[in-house]
Amino acid sequence: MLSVETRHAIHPEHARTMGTEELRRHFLGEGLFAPGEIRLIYTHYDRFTLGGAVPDGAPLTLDKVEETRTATFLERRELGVVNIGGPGKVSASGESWEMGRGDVLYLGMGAGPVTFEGEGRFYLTSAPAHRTFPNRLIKLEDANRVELGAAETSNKRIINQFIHPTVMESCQLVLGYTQLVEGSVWNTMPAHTHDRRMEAYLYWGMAPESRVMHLMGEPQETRHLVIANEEAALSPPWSIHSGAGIGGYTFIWAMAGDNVDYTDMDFVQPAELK
Ligand SMILES: O=C[C@H](O)[C@@H](O)CC(=O)C(=O)O
Ligand SMILES: [Zn+2]
Repeated sequence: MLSVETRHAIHPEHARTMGTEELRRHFLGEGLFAPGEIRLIYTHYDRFTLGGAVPDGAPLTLDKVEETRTATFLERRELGVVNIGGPGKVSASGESWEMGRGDVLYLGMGAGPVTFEGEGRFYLTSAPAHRTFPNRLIKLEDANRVELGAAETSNKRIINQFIHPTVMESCQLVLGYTQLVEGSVWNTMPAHTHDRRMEAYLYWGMAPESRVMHLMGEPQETRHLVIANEEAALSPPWSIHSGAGIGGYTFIWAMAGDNVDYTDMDFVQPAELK
C-alpha cells in the first residue's frame, strides 16, 4: 500500500505566525513507518520526497507515484535509502542488495520499480535528477567520517557522509547520518542555514520515551518541534535545523538543491539566535 502526502513550501513570514499544531502539520513528518506500507511526503522544497517502507513479511514495491506523473517514480529521480531496521533486501534494475541496519543504498535515475523485503525499515529520500549515476550500496566503513564538537559543549558527534562528493557522485542528493557520542546532546550547534539547499532530518535510534527538542525557524525567529523516534523535521532553505535530545539519538540528514557542497553553510552563532 502506498500513500503520499503533499507539503507545500511555506514562506518564513507565514511560519512566524504559526502555533504548535500548524508548525507540526507543515514541518514534522509523523507515522512514516507503518508495517506493510510505503508512506511518502512529496514536498515542494526542491521536490524533495521522503518517506518510509516497512515490508513486514511481504515485499513492497515502489513504482508509480501519481504526484510525479511519470511511468515510474525514479524515471527522472534519484533515490537514497537508509535501513534503520533489521536485515532486509532491496531490488531494482535486476539487481538486489542485502541491507543491514545503517547501510545506505543509492539508486540512480531510471532504476525502475524498487522492491523492499525482509525486516528492514527503509527510510527513503528522493530528488529530481538530470543524469544517471551508478546504483551503489554504501556501508558505514565506506562513508567519510568527520568528528565534530566536544564534550564540554555537549555536542561531540560523528558525521558519517555517504551520498557525498568525497564518496560518490549524485545529482542533487547529499545524505548521511550523525551519531551523538554518549553524554552529548546537541546536534548542529552552532546552527546554520543554507538557502541553496533544503534539508530533512530523520531522528532514529531513540528510546520510545525520549524526545529531541528540534529547533527550526529563521535564526532570529526560532520555533521548536518536539520530536519522537523515527519522526522527521522538514527544514526549508530559510530555517535553522538543530536539536538537543533527552537521550541518545542518531539522525539522517538529506539535502537537495543548487549545490552538493556540504560545507556551504551560513553559520549562526548562539548569541545571534532569538
Ligand atoms: O547541512 C548539514 C546538515 O545540517 C547536517 O549534516 C549537520 C549535522 O549533521 C551536524 O552538525 O550534526
Ligand atoms: Zn544543514
